Amino acid sequence: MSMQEEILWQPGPRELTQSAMARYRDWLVQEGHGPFHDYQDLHNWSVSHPSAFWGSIWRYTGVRASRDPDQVLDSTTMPGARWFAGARLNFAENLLRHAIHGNPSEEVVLETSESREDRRLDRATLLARVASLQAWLQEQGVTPGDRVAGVVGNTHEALVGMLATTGLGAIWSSASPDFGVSAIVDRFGQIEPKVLLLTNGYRYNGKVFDRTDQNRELSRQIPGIQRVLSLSMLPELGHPDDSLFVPWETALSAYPKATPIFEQLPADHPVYILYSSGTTGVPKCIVHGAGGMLLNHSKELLLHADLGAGDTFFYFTTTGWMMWNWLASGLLTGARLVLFDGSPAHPDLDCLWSLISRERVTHFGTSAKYLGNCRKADLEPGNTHDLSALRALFSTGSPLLPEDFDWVYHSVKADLMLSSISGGTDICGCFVGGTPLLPVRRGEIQCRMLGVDARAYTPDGRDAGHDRGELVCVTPFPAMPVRFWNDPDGARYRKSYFATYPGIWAHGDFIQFTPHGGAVIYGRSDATLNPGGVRIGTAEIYRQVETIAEVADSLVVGAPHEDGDVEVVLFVVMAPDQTLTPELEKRIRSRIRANASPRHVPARIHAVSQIPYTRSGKKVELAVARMLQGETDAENLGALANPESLQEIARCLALAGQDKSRPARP
Ligand SMILES: CC(=O)CC(=O)O
Repeated sequence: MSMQEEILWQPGPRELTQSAMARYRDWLVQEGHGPFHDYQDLHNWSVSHPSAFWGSIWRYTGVRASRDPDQVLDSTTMPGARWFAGARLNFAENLLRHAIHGNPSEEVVLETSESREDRRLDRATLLARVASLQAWLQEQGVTPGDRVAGVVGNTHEALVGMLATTGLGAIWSSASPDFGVSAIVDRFGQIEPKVLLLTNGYRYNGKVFDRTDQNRELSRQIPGIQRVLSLSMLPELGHPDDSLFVPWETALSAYPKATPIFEQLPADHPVYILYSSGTTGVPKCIVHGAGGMLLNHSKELLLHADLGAGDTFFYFTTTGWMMWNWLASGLLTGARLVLFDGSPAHPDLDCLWSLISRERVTHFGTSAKYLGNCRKADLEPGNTHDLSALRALFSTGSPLLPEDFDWVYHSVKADLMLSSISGGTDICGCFVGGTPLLPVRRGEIQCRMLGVDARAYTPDGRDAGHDRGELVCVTPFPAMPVRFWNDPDGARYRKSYFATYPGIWAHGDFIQFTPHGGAVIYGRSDATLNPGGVRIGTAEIYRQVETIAEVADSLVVGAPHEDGDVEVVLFVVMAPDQTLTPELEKRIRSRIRANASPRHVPARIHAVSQIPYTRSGKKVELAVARMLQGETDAENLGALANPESLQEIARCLALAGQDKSRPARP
């Protein structure tokens, strides 16, 4: 495939001289670094002087700490490099710095939800709610290192929950309420939260979802819970009549005069637990540290996104995606946040653009899939809405198609920094993304992020230069996880990132860096499913399918769909004397939808006589995924115990390709 080069947007004088990144570059020069002729120069300096670079971010962004670090970085060895040793700080205190020191009556959060009327919070109210919740959490015995988990929509309570938790030095973890009981138990069951924040229900796409039965089930199945904080998003559903459940209002109203608490802790003290896709069992629990999140998000949001005081930041995300954590970090910059809880297509696909217009959003983020849907629906938001405040648009989840770059510049706004960004849960941030200092080229991510020494590597560990290769990072940066939960010797951590190339972080994306410093991502390099931008582990689907009596075995892969997204394809081996009937297909789908999530539901289900296995007894997803992409993998074939199974799958896919009656995507 040829590399796209067409320039769609050029930074103007404001971006080149007045953007936060331009001002930071000029400040560095005053500090004696540089000179920097262009972004590439700045990036080269940032990765060849990691201590100087990250130390400069600490100072330039004004990190609040009761004790500064003795050392920025103790070694460049991965894994094991330690950042900001000796520092004492608090994550939430840094996020709330504008609330603490700024105008208390300035609006800081607008929450808009399908389930209830809009809520607006000024800085003083946000701070007061955080303090009240902290007092209640302390009463429940929550102390530094404890976990507080939320199954909540993207409402202000999730934000307050996270800030209160991390302010106390406890660890926050969240999931979206559309996840089924077992998907949540797979995650929170491992981290044993002391307090669980649950919503009693929600409205999505005009429909009511009652969560009260699931909530009782969660409180029974997740070990370690001392209290459930129950959120009445739909008052008519009430709260369970159970002393374990405490209504949100009751908890907060018990402490109207509390003052916020910001425990001073080391920089690598954990603040978040996020979850990997779980291809080889239950999801991995990825632990992120305060200093890493703070410094990296400050760099990404202040400098790369050019977000600041006076701006309004709206990322369309659920609480189960790391982009929620990214959105929350927008507070660091002094920007106002827009929290959206509901369907982006209710009452119609225009609703997010109406919100952007109404709230004068300056920075809007979404998934590539959403932009693609708007293009396919022939929306012209730039003509139908006042988008004059909008300056930046972010896209992630899957690669943004060149046609969608065109659509944004044609149908949204011609003068806009369109940042296609990519990184993920593992770093709760980005390897590659946008910058106000470079042009936007069609189909390309603008740049490697500052301080991130990302390269493409060949399978034998050489730098692939401008060829496609494995996305790697060759020097440490602070957003790498501090550890995995329940991984005392770090074996799972090392296996996840350092097994491919010793001492080098391998991310699992297939990437190409362009000669002018941009990047194109071709998808995951392993078999993880990613429909709708939500990363899904195949094991989550096996767990549902293989407990259905009629199914003997199964294999699931992600297949590229013509719209640039991924669709889930399921192969099943039927139990003796069973056939795959339409009724059974329906049952499989509804089980997956109920117990995992709507995003896990397969678009296609095929019956086959055997599933490919490696000689060591592992299902071979990768070879099938590659086949679906029109590639064959001789190495994998050689490792198969039953290679003939792949031929059967190929025949079955060829037949399915001729069958125009296959069901629509869920
Ligand atoms: C920044 C990202 O990479 C987000 C994602 O796709 O998960």
